[in-house]
Amino acid sequence: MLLFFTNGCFTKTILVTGGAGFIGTHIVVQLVNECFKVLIINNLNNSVIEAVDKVKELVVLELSKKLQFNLCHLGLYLQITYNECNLTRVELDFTYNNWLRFDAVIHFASLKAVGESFDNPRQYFDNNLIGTINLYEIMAKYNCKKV
Ligand SMILES: O=c1ccn([C@@H]2O[C@H](COP(=O)(O)OP(=O)(O)O[C@H]3O[C@H](CO)[C@H](O)[C@H](O)[C@H]3O)[C@@H](O)[C@H]2O)c(=O)[nH]1
Repeated sequence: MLLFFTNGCFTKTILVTGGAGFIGTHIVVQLVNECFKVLIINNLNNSVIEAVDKVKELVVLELSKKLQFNLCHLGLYLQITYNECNLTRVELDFTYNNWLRFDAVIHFASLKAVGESFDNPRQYFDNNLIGTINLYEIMAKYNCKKV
């Protein structure tokens, strides 16, 4: 751990998918307060951007600058919206902003309502299975092996 510690802070970046959700926000508070940079990607399905604003209020003010939110659909139609850019899954390239490089991933972005999954299995397949495969492909592209 000491290897990553400079100027009193960890220099590692953690990508938290679904970081605006109930579990994700709690984890993000902990990570930011422990000095990690945190990149959230979330499609705001059943969650709101205000949850991320609340996280920023809850963490140490100086450290809140280490948190970044990106609207992103990981599923079949992977799409990331950032500074008014819309990039399709094929074009997705985290390198357009070096800040978006990440060292490890915590993956919470999934649909999990049992009844809904029976009613619309294709949606669950697209979001949860394809979304996870897409995530692994992004990780492979950036040589990130920790999930
Ligand atoms: O393809 C997807 C699917 C989901 N998500 C996101 O992943 C997160 C998943 O979060 P959690 O598993 O922690 O669950 P939720 O926050 O969605 O919901 C939970 O917390 C809520 C309270 O905030 C309710 O109690 C709800 O019943 C309970 O499941 C959500 O932000 C959702 O928007 C994505 O980004 N991409």
